[in-house]
Amino acid sequence: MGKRILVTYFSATGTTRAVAERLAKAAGADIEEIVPAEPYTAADVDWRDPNSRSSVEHQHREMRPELAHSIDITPYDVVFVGYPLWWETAPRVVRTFLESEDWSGKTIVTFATSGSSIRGADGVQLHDSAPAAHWIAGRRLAANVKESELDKWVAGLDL
Ligand SMILES: Cc1cc2nc3c(=O)[nH]c(=O)nc-3n(C[C@H](O)[C@H](O)[C@H](O)COP(=O)(O)O)c2cc1C
Repeated sequence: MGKRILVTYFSATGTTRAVAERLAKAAGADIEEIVPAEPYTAADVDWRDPNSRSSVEHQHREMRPELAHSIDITPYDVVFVGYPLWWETAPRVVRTFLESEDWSGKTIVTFATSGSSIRGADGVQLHDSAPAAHWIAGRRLAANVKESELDKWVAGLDL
């Protein structure tokens, strides 16, 4: 029997959302958005402003922005977790999600979009937020990645 796959993603400005939608099609997966209780405004994601919300969250590793709703991962074997790279790591709200769930018996594969960075896309930095999961190293995906390339990637993961 095939694995039951869920694609989850956080996206502040839509790039990761568009990639996640293509990935879900390629993987034959369901899709769920990681939605922060308080949405990120343009001012919140101003990385040039050291006092912006994203900058402050980055400076404080322990911050865990609340979720608008939980995501039920129990029916799934494999969960893709997608996010934009913020300073070469995942936004803190992704950790809120990871730390809210029971990952025993589940496989996590990350994917990330970015301006150009690759570091942080493999998900290694996040392992401590879901130590019970079986982690497969993820990758950066270009904003315009084609479904055929995603097909190949998913097939190569040997899930
Ligand atoms: C706060 C912040 C920090 C970022 N840091 C990086 C970075 O370190 N490297 C990079 O290549 N892009 C960086 N970016 C660009 C985003 O990763 C990129 O625009 C991403 O595709 C946005 O995804 P989204 O539209 O799903 O939110 C940053 C963007 C923001 C808002």
